[in-house]
Amino acid sequence: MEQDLGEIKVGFIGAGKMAHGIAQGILLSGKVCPGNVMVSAPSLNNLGKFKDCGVRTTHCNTEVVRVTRVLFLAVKPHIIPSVLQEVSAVITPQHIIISVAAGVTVATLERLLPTGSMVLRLMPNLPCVVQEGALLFCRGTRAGPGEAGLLRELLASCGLVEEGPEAFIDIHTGLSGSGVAYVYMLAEAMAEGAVKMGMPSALANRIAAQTVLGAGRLLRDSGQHPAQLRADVCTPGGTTIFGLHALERGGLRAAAMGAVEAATERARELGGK
Ligand SMILES: NC(=O)C1=CN([C@@H]2O[C@H](COP(=O)(O)OP(=O)(O)OC[C@H]3O[C@@H](n4cnc5c(N)ncnc54)[C@H](O)[C@@H]3O)[C@@H](O)[C@H]2O)C=CC1
Ligand SMILES: O=C(O)[C@@H]1CCC=N1
Repeated sequence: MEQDLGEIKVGFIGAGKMAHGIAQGILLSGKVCPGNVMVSAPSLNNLGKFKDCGVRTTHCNTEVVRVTRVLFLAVKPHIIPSVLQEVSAVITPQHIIISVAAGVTVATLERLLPTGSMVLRLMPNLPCVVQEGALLFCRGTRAGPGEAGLLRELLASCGLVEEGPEAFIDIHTGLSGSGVAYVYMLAEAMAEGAVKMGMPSALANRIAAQTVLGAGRLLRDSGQHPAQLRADVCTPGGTTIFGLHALERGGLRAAAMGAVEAATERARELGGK
């Protein structure tokens, strides 16, 4: 059921790339007005872009906690313990605390927060900023369907939002949180291939970006398996199969599977698992 988010106050501790991506998604939904969002960071460096969209800013983490109810923890994983130590005294049972820190488990968050705190763990990705993120969250022991529903409602304009078991969060980090960067690397390399064949770089990059976008939209919107769509592009004896053969020789599949595995394991390592 849709909730009225009109007056809900949303806070971010940490004003970096991911806080900005999620805040943009939330603001673009139009359900929360910029004046009801507050962001904290120790320096002015990252706060300007929030000020530009009318969001309130501060250097004081406890101020964010005091004036907001939904609180995103958007600092690097190793900063989480010191931030939680700093703000714990002003956390109340009414706060809904959402960590986006890679690897940091619900158990760790609940151990560092006052007993009874409502916690959710979210793994977003950067395309939230253009409302095309892929987000997976899980609930902590005190967060119920109401909190999950509120989070879904808040993030509705960030992209695909799924709930799953905590065991999937690190895997999602390897697949999608980090996966965005693998796609950029592929796009970059494809454009470089085109430059090698004589196309100007700017044109090659524009076409590579549109190719990734088009392929992604078709994959998502058709609901077809990627292998089927790949087969649809291949003319027997045509160009694509020659290109695919070159990718197979380069070990693209093994490299991509290995990338998801390595990043997942790194997330587990960050969480001390
Ligand atoms: N960048 C990405 O694509 C993704 C990042 N994440 C997670 O999001 C979190 C933030 O990552 P980014 O936004 O990339 O990092 P970032 O480096 O862009 O931002 C971190 C922010 O935290 C602030 N900060 C540092 N110490 C602080 C303190 N003591 N109190 C308050 N703020 C403090 C910094 O000034 C900065 O604004 C990380 O835990 C990361 O694992 C999750 C998914 C994707
Ligand atoms: O590289 C990282 O650790 C973060 C988490 C997922 C994407 N960026």
